[in-house]
Amino acid sequence: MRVFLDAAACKQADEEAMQRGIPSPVLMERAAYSVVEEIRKREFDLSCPVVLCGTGNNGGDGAAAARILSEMGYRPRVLLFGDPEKYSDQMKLQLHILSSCPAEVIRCSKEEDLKACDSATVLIDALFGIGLHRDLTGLFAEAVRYVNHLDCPVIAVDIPSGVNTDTGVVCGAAIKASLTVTFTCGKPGLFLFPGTVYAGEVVIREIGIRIPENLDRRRKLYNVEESDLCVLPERDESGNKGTFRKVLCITGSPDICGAAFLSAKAALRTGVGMVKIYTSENNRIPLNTLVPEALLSVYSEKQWEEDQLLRDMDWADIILVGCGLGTGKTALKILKTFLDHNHKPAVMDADALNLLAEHRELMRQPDFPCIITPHIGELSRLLEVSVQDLKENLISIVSRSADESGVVFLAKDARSVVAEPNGRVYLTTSGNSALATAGSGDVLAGITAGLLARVPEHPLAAAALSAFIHGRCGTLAAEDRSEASVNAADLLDYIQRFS
Ligand SMILES: NC(=O)C1=CN([C@@H]2O[C@H](COP(=O)(O)OP(=O)(O)OC[C@H]3O[C@@H](n4cnc5c(N)ncnc54)[C@H](O)[C@@H]3O)[C@@H](O)[C@H]2O)[C@@H](O)CC1
Ligand SMILES: Nc1ncnc2c1ncn2[C@@H]1O[C@H](COP(=O)(O)OP(=O)(O)O)[C@@H](O)[C@H]1O
Ligand SMILES: [K+]
Repeated sequence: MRVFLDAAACKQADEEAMQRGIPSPVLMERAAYSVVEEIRKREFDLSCPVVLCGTGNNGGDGAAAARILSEMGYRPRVLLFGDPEKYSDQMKLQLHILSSCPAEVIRCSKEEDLKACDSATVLIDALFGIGLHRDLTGLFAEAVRYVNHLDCPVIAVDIPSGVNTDTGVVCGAAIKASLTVTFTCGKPGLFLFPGTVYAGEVVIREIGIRIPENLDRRRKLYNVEESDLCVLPERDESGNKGTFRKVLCITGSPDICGAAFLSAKAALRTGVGMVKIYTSENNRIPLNTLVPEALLSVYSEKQWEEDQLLRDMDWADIILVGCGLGTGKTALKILKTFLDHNHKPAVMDADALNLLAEHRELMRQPDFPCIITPHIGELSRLLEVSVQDLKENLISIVSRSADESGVVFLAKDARSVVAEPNGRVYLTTSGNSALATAGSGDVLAGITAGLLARVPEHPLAAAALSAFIHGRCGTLAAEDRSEASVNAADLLDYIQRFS
């Protein structure tokens, strides 16, 4: 499991390292050295390295990197930005040391000075790091735009200047780096869109700073790696289909069949022993053909009976509700019955969430372990928060909503966020645009239900691992086809790699 820290947590980690007795210049030396090492590893043309330095400690890292380069025999050019009165103590110290080295130092105060970048063969961006706290304006913004038009590798120190460390939002303008060398651990802004596009390749370098133990839990994000799948219990060799649990999929509607197919098949591929699909009678024939492994329980719109659904719910160990359910009268009756009577671990997706958003009187803290899997549009309706607000503040909004609602959120986007009430928050970085295709969310819902069947007492693990697996399926499918041509049903063939 990797962890990402937000800006406040990084600051806390830096301070704790200094309290442990590692002086700031030592940390800075290691940071700067690791940047130079990563640059040299890639064999960039170092005949004219240009370093852009801001006023804070990120600028200090840049100045130290320039000094290390000059000690190695290169001839760096250092461009200083901002008011010298505002230099941090470490920046002042680094500039003082640099003054005795053969490096060209230019103070930039006007647009014309930016021409000094023209001959750069490599550019090091040390304008702002995690201390950025407002939009870039004036010469800073000009410099960023200028640099983004140059044709040389750009290496960002810690984070591309202008990218918000916590949200990935571009603050006015941001450096487009080919490589970001970041310290201690990843920062959410390096992986969230659009920041991730500006960061290029991200390399995390250890510089002697530890991750604090007593961090506010919202400041630390977890990131699933393949090795984390080991938390799933081994399959019992002597088990029968009952051992591997029964999932009831309350999915599909008179007009929608595919969502019921995709989610049921995904649950089966994830290792569920038995799947029953509760759906409209219109879907009987196609589902019998598409998923012959699944049991079917069909209802008629005209003569809907609550008892049948209650019996099916009683049969199940885990319930998935919502994929293609529709939002009509029967769907509403079905959802009400589910909410009034369910005590089993459950996954609520798509139309179950759309119905909840329309009928807010149904919203209450569930008394069963519950995962909800909204995409940004569904989340916007559910929380009554604008899509833009969600895009820019997904982590904080989702973790707060999980606390307030008592359910595990799997908020789906190009980067998905998983949060449990008063607990951990995960940021998913697996996956690609191959997943941006109709029905892909139904596959995810089926995987989530399938994993919940394996760890019913750990809905957070089921949600975080399913987002990871779904993302990996997207990546693997795109390798065999292309990101553009992957269809949701193709994803089903890759689940087996993780089951
Ligand atoms: N011991 C430490 O503290 C370490 C710090 N390190 C480096 O230090 C960085 C953090 O340093 P700082 O906290 O000094 O922060 P930064 O260097 O990121 O920037 C802070 C400075 O920029 C100004 N500023 C912020 N936004 C601005 C804007 N939009 N326009 C103009 N000025 C703006 C602030 O007023 C402040 O002077 C890290 O990202 C990392 O690169 C590393 O050397 C590792 C060790
Ligand atoms: N660009 C992307 N990169 C990575 N994952 C993506 C991207 N676009 C969509 N996804 C993922 O694909 C899934 C789409 O789900 P959803 O919108 O519910 O689809 P549908 O409703 O059509 O089934 C989500 O899990 C989402 O995180
Ligand atoms: K930077």
